[in-house]
Amino acid sequence: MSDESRPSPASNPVAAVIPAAGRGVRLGPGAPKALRALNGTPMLIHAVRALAASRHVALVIVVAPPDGAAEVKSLLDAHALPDRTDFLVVPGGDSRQESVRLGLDALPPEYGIVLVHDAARPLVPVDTVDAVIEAVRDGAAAVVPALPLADTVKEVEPAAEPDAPEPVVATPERARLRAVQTPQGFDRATLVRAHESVGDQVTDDASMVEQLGVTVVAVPGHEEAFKVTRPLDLVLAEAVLARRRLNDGF
Ligand SMILES: Nc1ccn([C@@H]2O[C@H](COP(=O)(O)OP(=O)(O)OP(=O)(O)O)[C@@H](O)[C@H]2O)c(=O)n1
Ligand SMILES: C[C@](O)(CO)[C@H](O)COP(=O)(O)O
Repeated sequence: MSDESRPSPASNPVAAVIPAAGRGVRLGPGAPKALRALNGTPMLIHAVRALAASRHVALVIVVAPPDGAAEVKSLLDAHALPDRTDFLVVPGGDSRQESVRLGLDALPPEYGIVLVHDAARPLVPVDTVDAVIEAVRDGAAAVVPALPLADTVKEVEPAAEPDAPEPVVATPERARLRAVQTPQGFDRATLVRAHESVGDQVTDDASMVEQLGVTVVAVPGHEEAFKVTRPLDLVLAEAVLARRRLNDGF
């Protein structure tokens, strides 16, 4: 990166940690999920490009499968990425939260704002990334992109056997519920404190911050920021990419 195009520290540069060390068990057999192709390009590269598309993001730290850091470095070298962004690769851990922590450990001191973004959400639009950054820069300690739900949600008493009927115990008021996406954005010190003091039995970083008693705010998410989790999600992701190509006139 040239010195002229590097965002200055005074502009409060933003780093993104991309946990990409998961196996993708729910996607079925094959390579680690982040390395599987979407329209011929690894999902991880789509995710890295999505974050680096923001002019505010000066550094992307990719947390690779534990034995896959060299392969991920080669992939980053082999694909076109913006010059203004720096890239680091570190090996990940056994859980998502451990992988995020390993990414945070590699963060240079000058970054005061951190985004954490799933490699499994490869198609997040740059406007969503920027909305999260803006809310952190405006003073929020933790920000999540979120969408209203289309389904009614029931709380059940989980059955001991798979597929056994489960008693419904409650129906939360849907209008107050949100489905939460990534990137989640944080004041760095708050996120580090959360990772130092809250256990790993959570499914996202914002809930660790909530456990500190710190307020987390939600901004509008985007339907294209969905998580590739099951095989049908791959079909949807390819369809979104095809629609983008048509709209771009390719
Ligand atoms: N040990 C782990 C587990 C998950 N992740 C990352 O966390 C994100 C969200 O996790 P998820 O979608 O659950 O991915 P997997 O753990 O790979 O999926 P599965 O639970 O189906 O195996 C993914 O980008 C995944 O690569 C990670 O970095 N390290
Ligand atoms: C972080 C997350 O994407 C927010 O919705 C989600 O909690 C990750 O869950 P997963 O089971 O690790 O995919």
